[in-house]
Amino acid sequence: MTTAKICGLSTAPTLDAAIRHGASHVGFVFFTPSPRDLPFAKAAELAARVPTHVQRVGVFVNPDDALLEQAVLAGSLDILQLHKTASERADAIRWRFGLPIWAAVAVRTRADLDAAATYRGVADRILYDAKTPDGAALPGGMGLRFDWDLLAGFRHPLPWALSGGLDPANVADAIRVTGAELVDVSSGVESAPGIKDETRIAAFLQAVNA
Ligand SMILES: O=C(O)c1ccccc1N[C@@H]1O[C@H](COP(=O)(O)O)[C@@H](O)[C@H]1O
Repeated sequence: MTTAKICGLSTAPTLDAAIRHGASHVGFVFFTPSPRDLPFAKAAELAARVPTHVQRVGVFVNPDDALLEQAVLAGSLDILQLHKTASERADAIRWRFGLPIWAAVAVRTRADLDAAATYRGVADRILYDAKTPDGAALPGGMGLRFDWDLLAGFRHPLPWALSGGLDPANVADAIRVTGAELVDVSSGVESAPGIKDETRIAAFLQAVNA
């Protein structure tokens, strides 16, 4: 069975919709250039609504300890998702915060998958995400997908999840092609950047569970 993370939630109604329709994980973004960046006070308010069977994932881009400390506390985070964070730094974060680490690996070519092995013994899960263009403001959350066939026959060094450009219309195909046990979506369930859409969240989770 495939489970799903709905990422970049910032309002109570959309968070509640994700939970009601069966998300296994909800994501809170702590990255100021993102339209989904979550103030700490809002993170605390949303975190309190999340039942124990759903895990709260904090999304970061090469974060420093001060940001992590505030976010972990405010968001009652269960998991730290790290983008653009080298394995040595991810390891230091794991030791300091004692939380599971998801390491994002940005993929455009088959060679990009090699980075996953550098997180062995450090990360609990690899999140394969589409590589965004050089100079892009965000390393994720841009609705870009990579060629899923690149994962065919790849010996995954760790448990993994699929993200990048997923939406209600393509997620079933993505699961069929890749065999992903966990999928992650942000912009594919939005009506505009940073604006989550309850109907699209429901449709995405129904497609995952179909
Ligand atoms: O969503 C963001 O704004 C974001 C910012 C910084 C790093 C990652 C971000 N989102 C992650 O990007 C992927 C894919 O997003 P999308 O579905 O293609 O829009 C997902 O893992 C989000 O967690």
